[in-house]
Amino acid sequence: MSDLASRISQPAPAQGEAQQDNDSRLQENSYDVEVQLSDLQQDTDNPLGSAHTFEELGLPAEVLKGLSAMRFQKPSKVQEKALPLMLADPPRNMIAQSQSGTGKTAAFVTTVLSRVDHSKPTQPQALLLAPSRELARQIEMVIGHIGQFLPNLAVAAAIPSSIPRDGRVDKSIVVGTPGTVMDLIRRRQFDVSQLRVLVIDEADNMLDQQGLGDQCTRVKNMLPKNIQILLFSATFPDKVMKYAMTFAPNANMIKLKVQELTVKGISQMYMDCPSESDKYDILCKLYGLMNIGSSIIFVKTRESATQIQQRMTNDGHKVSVLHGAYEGSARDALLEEFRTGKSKVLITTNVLARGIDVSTVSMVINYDIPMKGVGDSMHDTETYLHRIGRTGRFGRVGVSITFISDKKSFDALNAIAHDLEIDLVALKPDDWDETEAQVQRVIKSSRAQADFVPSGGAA
Ligand SMILES: Nc1ncnc2c1ncn2[C@@H]1O[C@H](COP(=O)(O)OP(=O)(O)OP(=O)(O)O)[C@@H](O)[C@H]1O
Repeated sequence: MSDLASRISQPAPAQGEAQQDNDSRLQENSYDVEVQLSDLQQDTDNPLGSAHTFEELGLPAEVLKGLSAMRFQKPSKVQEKALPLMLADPPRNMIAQSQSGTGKTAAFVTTVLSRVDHSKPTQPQALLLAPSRELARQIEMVIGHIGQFLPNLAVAAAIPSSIPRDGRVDKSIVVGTPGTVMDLIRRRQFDVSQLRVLVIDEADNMLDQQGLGDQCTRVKNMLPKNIQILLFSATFPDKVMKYAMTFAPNANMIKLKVQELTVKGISQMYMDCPSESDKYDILCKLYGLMNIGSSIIFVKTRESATQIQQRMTNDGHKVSVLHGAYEGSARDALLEEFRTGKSKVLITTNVLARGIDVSTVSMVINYDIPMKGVGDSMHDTETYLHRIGRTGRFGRVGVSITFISDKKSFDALNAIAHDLEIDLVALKPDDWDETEAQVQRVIKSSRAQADFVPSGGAA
């Protein structure tokens, strides 16, 4: 496994830890530097930084009040760049890429709230699509927060079982998943004739022809032709970007370079497990560290998520599990428990890989490395990036640990590291003291920072 090992060795300092030069890296002691959000936001090269204020962006007074109530002091880079383009008249399409946890949701929610005519609260005017019910619900929540001062704010969720078969979608803003939205339009429960904005979050996933692309295209074909289309994601692989450009013609674009894709605050580590069966024991050993903040463990299948949760519970650990086999309201309740800290360790599948914003998450474990394609033959760099992006939200720091246990998983992680042009830190399963120290060094600095970061938002 020398190739991967050659890309790594020393723990990379996370935001909030002292940046050290090569010589000082040899020193044993490390110390934490408190990095405040306001410092990060002064730096216009940082994804969280900007040269402007929300006031300068010409937003409605009620929306400004909502942003201020959330304690958003300054726009992030994607907000600063995208908002003026999205709010300009005549409306133009937008394709915007920005790292995980950098405020894309607030950017498109602010646009929607500014574009809708709130004197017609029962007439659907904006449609926002997301790949999972959890993400749709979260976006609905963010609309509620930022729009709290709008007198006629009206939002409906169009997710499975939210609208009865004889009911109507009669709210000005609709957030949903593509399958349910398509059914509602077809059954004439949802009048789309006056829609003026379509937002697609996680757009690369939503437009991918192997996945939800077909449904999203069908939905779009049923909407008014002159609708403004806004596509957002942290990742846009070339193939999907080509399709995105035909889906949202003549769009303004904000794109990232490969070197900009990863969030600096996330320390990416990997654990070379002796065998597949050793992964479980190593996971249990990590349990103490998982409880310092909150943690998400990603596995490949629903079945293994449930099995691992049951085994850990039998072994005396408190762990919850959430995946697509659960009924909708149970999923809502499980995620709410995780958001509020009632449960701190959550095992899940890719259903929560994208978009979910829980600021307390300090550790993400890839128990199974993300793969895609027929027979899981290809490494999945995009899903890796979205999964690890559940930590390190808006300037916080966090740790991701990817388990490898055989040649296939080793090769996959190596390919991901090459795609992203990153080095990963090796954790040793046989030197537990060192492993704990390495992880704690980061997580503790994350806790030290937490007081300095506004807690507003969905989490
Ligand atoms: N200008 C701001 N100032 C302070 N906090 C902000 C600002 N904008 C957004 N946030 C907070 O940052 C967190 C991450 O934002 P958000 O969920 O929109 O990220 P994202 O870019 O959509 O991430 P992902 O790619 O994972 O979907 C949220 O908790 C949000 O409330």
